[in-house]
Amino acid sequence: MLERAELVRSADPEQFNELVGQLNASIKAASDRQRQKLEYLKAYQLSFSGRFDLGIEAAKTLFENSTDIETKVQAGSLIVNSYAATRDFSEGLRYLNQMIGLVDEVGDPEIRHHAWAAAGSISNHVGQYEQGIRYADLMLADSPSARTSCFAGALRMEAFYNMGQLSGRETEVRTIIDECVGAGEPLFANYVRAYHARLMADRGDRNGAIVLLSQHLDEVEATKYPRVIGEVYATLAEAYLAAGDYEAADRFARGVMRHATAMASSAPLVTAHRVLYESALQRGNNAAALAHHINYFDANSAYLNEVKARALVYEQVLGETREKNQTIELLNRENQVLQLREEASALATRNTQLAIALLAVLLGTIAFWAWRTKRSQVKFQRLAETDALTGVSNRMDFSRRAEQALAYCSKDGEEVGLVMFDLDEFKSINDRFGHATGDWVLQEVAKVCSDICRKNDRFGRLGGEEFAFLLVGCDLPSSVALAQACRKRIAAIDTTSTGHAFAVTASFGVSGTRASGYDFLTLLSRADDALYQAKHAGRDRVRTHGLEADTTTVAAN
Ligand SMILES: Nc1nc2c(ncn2[C@@H]2O[C@H](COP(=O)(O)OP(=O)(O)OP(=O)(O)O)[C@@H](O)[C@H]2O)c(=O)[nH]1
Repeated sequence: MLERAELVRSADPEQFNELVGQLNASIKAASDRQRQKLEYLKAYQLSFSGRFDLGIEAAKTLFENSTDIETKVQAGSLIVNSYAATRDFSEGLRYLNQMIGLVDEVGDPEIRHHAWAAAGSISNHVGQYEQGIRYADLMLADSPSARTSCFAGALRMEAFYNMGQLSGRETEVRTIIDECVGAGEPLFANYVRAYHARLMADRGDRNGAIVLLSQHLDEVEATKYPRVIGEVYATLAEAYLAAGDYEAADRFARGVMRHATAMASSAPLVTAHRVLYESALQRGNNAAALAHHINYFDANSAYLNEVKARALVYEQVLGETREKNQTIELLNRENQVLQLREEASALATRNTQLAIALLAVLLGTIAFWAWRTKRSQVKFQRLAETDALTGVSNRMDFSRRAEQALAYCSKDGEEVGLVMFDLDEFKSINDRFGHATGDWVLQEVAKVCSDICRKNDRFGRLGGEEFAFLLVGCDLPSSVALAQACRKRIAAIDTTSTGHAFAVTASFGVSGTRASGYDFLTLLSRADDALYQAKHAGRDRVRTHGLEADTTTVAAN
């Protein structure tokens, strides 16, 4: 029913009213969208029946509140048309500006075309003919129905006529008339027919023009639409005047004036006064000619003022729109600036975070490399200090540590002993059982001797098969006792795990700080002397240096 009502709304007002009545009765069953459609049709009904103020009010409510874009655009189009009909062009243009941006979102082509038709019509009304043509062309490029082609064609012709560019378009004019007739739109067919008649008269075919319009005069009058009647009558009046039929010219001119209230400040009214004036003048009725000329002058001034006023209205609304758009643009820019600022601050935060992360990575890398370097240093230092075969201090490390300990003990006179020993006949072990067995012996010796060391004692391999102890806090007898203990442990080494059974012995030389002082090299050299004596005395024994030698010598076993 809604669709049917929409279809017949302009062509069959009676059926339309009936359908709206029925729809009103069944409103309870309607969906939201259907309700809005019905509201639109009721607004249309009000405007169509001449109650424009009520129609506009209802359409405005719908335009503001409708959630359905199609109904919104339909309501907008109705507002624009109604304001144009009541000659409130400024309000019409304001609503056009609000509505026209929504048209592209409308799916139904009929509704789109209706909106563009309203836009084209009001554009022509305010003298913006190029815009009128543009809207008409949008309709023609959008697969128009015959009815839409008729509307669009009429808009184009109206614009071209008013721009003085109608000549040469006779074929197009004929086609449009045919389209309007075919679409069952006598009003528009006759409106364009008036332009056709003008074109014919312009090229000298006044009779043709008169015949064309006269043939359809009943049809024109049946439309009851003053604008069309005015155009047709004015064209006929002009044609009859040019043809010298003053009576007929006067008749049609007066016919225009019968509709004067609906035609105020219009081109047909100006034409009508001019025809009456010229007709009177041609017939020598100067008094009447003067009276008509005054009327003609007034009508022309009023018309020109109206044209100017409409152009001003357009400029004013255009200015308002620009201002509004500029404000919107300004707000958009401000928004953009705010957005950019936010982005910049987010970027700065991200940069800071990145910098912190980078720094952390850098510090981590530095720490890692520092740790690795330190570890390598420690490793190299240990390697540099350790004898690779036995794992005890090497000569260099032993000497350094011994010197440190001696320097420390020398301060408070604490006694220190130095025990040096050398394996006996070691060459013969190597020779008899091989170098690997010799190495094994060196490792075993280092192990048994390390085991008897106290916490502060130092033990090291001086080189080859030569080892030494530095005994902090040990006088000479204590040092000799440790040497003896060590000698016994060496002699007790069980070599059978090497596959050979042989004896391992060592000869010991002992020196002490009480007799030799705290100089390491002196102590070492004196222990070495004692060791030499031990070797000389038959090996596997302990000897002390110097005077103490006889008292502390302990024989082997
Ligand atoms: N297997 C092994 N042999 C070594 C090592 N360092 C030195 N030697 C050997 O130790 C032997 C030392 O021999 P000598 O200096 O003649 O002394 P010796 O045979 O112990 O005789 P005396 O000291 O007089 O009892 C040499 O044959 C060296 O080659 C080592 O690290 N491993």
